Amino acid sequence: MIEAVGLTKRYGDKTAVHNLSFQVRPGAVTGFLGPNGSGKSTTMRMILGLDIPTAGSVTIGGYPYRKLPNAARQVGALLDAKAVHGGRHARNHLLCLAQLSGIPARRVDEVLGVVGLQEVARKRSKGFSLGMGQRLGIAAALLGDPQVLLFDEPVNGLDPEGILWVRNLMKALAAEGRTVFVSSHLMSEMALTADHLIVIGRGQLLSDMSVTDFISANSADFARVRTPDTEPQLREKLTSALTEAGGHVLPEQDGALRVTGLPLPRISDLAHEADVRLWELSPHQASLEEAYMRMTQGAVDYRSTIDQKAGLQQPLPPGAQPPMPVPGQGQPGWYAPPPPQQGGQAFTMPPGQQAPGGAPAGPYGGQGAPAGAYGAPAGAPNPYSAPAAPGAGQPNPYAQPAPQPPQAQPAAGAPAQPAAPAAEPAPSAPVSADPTKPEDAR
Ligand SMILES: Nc1ncnc2c1ncn2[C@@H]1O[C@H](COP(=O)(O)OP(=O)(O)OP(=O)(O)O)[C@@H](O)[C@H]1O
Repeated sequence: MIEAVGLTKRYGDKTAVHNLSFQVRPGAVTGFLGPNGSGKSTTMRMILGLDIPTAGSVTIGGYPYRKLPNAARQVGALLDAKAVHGGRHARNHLLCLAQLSGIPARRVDEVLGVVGLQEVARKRSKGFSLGMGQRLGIAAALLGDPQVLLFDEPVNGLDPEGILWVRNLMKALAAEGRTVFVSSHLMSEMALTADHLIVIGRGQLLSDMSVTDFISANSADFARVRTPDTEPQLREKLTSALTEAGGHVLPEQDGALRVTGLPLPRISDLAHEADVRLWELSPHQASLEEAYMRMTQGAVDYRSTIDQKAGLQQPLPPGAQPPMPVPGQGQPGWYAPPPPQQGGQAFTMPPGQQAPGGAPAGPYGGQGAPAGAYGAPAGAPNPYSAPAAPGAGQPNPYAQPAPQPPQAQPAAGAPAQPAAPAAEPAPSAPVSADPTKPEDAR
């Protein structure tokens, strides 16, 4: 178990981590989330004894990392996949690490198999792609067969099959009773991988709870109601009836209605009383991404000027910081995520109820893992080719072609699209302007 108590780190007058207390328990994947610059990497570095806390402490199995006997056998970490000697062969890189910790050479070949790099084991890592580098970093983390694993954005740069492989690997490691602490900015991935979440903002703890509780606490459940597309007057009639009954009704982009404040049976009764036929009446919970956005929107330090221009961020006086978010409450005056897009969230599998093919295929969930410490069957040919989860990307069976408005209107609060040019650009104009650059720099 990892335990932080009052963990604080200051760099000069910058407080990167402030009074952080949490536990990361074995047997589960714990996601570590927070906006850019919120202190995730700093926290991980302190856990690994690479940074000294200004105040507080963090221990692994009761010991500070630097006092752990044979730490490399107990803790494995991927912090920065690029932190390798690029001139060394992948295998030699791992061999050096193994020798430093008294790990036998055969273990190097085992982990190369686990991460699917056998074919390039004797290639210099400076020629590796981002994803191959991540795999090498994961191999290094697994080398000591540790009980505690930390991964800082492990899926960064991986292709979809690699992402699925990492997901299954994390779950399998946790299922073996290990402590798995993983940071990521990919919410959809975290929703599928993590059991528990620790969320920080500006170095402070915002939330420490299960994924399910986090979504419930930070988003309102809602009902999706759909009337026949061919009779828009029914939609208006139902909207009035639901609003009069105290419901809050928001249009979704596909023509459905998002209703909060009324239970499903009441919505059904009201529709019946108003003589409105329904094509859909379904209960929904917001996605992890929506819940995360809602929770952290006030703790985001780096925002696009495009967001400001689009009115997604309330202007603050110069130098003022937005208030820290309060768990479970919105941030008045701040951008709230729009309703899900058509087919977007309606069929997201809740965490822990993944489609059968998405479940770990075995120890580490990857194919091609050698028999050995993990008892995995040897020899499947291509470890990159983890099977895709059936059901992933399944179309919404209720989705009807949405009626096309004459001019597409952005959803309330949604980022405004750049206006289409009124005329063909002049031949000398750049073909595509970079919207991330100030206009005078394009
Ligand atoms: N060595 C350092 N010296 C000075 N400031 C630092 C140092 N390391 C981190 N910081 C600052 O501490 C804050 C937290 O940084 P950190 O890298 O931990 O955030 P993060 O949550 O990992 O961000 P990201 O999601 O972008 O990786 C940032 O403001 C960063 O600039």
